[in-house]
Amino acid sequence: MTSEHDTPLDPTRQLAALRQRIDNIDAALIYMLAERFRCTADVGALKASFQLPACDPAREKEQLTRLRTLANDAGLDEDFTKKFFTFLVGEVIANHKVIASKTRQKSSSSKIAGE
Ligand SMILES: O=C(O)C(=O)C[C@]1(C(=O)O)C=C[C@@H](O)C=C1
Repeated sequence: MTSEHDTPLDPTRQLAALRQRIDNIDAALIYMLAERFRCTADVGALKASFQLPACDPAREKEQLTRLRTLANDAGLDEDFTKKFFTFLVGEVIANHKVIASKTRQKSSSSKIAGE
């Protein structure tokens, strides 16, 4: 028995179907990244209020070790994973530094105001 599902799609429809899958994956990535940045913004605020350093190289080393294993298990290129993670964490650290400097400004202006 044949059905429309057995008929190979023409290239235009195949490409459209693949692009639909890509769009779904991109949407998931964007939502996951947004959630990760909301979480790291909280970490940045916590670090700033306790004057902790923006960067934690020991933690990053642990994350990279874990991510290398995950990448291999998932069939994702190890070097790409490292590059992507390093880029992501670079953004997070830059954001942490902005939060820290705003927090310092606030605390010095409230000291001047005698609060
Ligand atoms: O876990 C932390 O301390 C963070 O600030 C988060 C994070 C990350 O994005 O995963 C970012 C910077 C640090 O160097 C390590 C990890």
